[in-house]
Amino acid sequence: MAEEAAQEQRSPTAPRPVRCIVKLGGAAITNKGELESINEESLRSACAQLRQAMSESEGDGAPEKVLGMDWSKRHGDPADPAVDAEWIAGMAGLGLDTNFIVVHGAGSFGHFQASRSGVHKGGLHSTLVKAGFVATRISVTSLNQEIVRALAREGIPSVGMSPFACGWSTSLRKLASANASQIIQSLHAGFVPVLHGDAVLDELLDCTILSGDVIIRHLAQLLSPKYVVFLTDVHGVYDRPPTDPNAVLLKEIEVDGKGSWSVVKPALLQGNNKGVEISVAAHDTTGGMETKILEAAAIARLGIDVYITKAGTEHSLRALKGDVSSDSEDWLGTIIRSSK
Ligand SMILES: Nc1ncnc2c1ncn2[C@@H]1O[C@H](COP(=O)(O)OP(=O)(O)OP(=O)(O)O)[C@@H](O)[C@H]1O
Ligand SMILES: C=C(C)CCOP(=O)(O)O
Repeated sequence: MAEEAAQEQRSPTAPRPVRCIVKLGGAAITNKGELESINEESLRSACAQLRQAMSESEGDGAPEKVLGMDWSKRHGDPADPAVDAEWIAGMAGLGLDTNFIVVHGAGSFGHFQASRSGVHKGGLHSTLVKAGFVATRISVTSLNQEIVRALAREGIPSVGMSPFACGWSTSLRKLASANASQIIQSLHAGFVPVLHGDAVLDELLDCTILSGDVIIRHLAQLLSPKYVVFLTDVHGVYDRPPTDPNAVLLKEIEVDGKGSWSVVKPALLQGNNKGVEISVAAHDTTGGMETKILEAAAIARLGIDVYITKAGTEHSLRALKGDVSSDSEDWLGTIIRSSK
């Protein structure tokens, strides 16, 4: 159903292909073990790398003056923010290729409220689920605002967009209605849309949780980005949970026309399609790494390369710039690509 909707929306008026859709994984930008706690350093570095990836100038190494766009007063700030209006008026442009979409996960925001109340299982007649739906949305939208602010401080013209508020809904947890016209218009206008995993209405279950990973697959089907990047807290997909000291990083995975995948690199696991061993945190309501691999394989099947890597590393910067290929021996991460 969602695929049909995607076909319908791929109109001739659609803008030039998006360069990159990036997931800022909740495991990377929040402290997963601590309720509603942002990993400030990781978020700052992800936003700085996004700016670098968008930058149109190679730069001479000297730090460029960034046009900060968070002009609101923050708690504890002694004065109103200073805005150098004259300097801004004199700027020729932002000097950024803003043709990116950012989607972030919930991490230590949202998952706790959703799992405590069972929002992912549906049943809005229950007062607990109804309250949990509200609490989940308060939590993820507050994270969304912090991420939009962090991007704005890097001079990225970001605008927050909630799937629920854009009217997105599911049917038995699969996307049923996901109109992207507001996202497309915002891209057209030079903004960077910032979406997030959200609590949404479901035609059959009443409500559920829509993962950022699923949102990314839908947007990739619709907008055919050049590449898709998942940034998380581990270097990529391993053959077993990376907490196991014997875990091996799967550097390249190939997806065939039917959507089946097999390992290409490392050679010792070549041809392995038995699946990877995955552990998912008890409070995770959207399937963790398992969902990510499924959605990434569906994107790769479309002929779009997917890079999964660790946020805040030289490897994440290369992924965001699209500077990765099957020959990149020194790149640490997982490439998921079509076998065709
Ligand atoms: N086989 C595996 N390979 C890689 N990571 C795995 C594997 N099994 C379990 N994991 C765990 O998956 C986690 C990353 O998936 P997760 O869905 O939490 O990431 P995220 O997208 O950053 O977070 P969120 O879903 O909150 O946005 C890692 O912390 C890792 O420990
Ligand atoms: C509201 C929630 C919990 C969104 C979950 O999104 P994800 O972390 O991308 O799976």
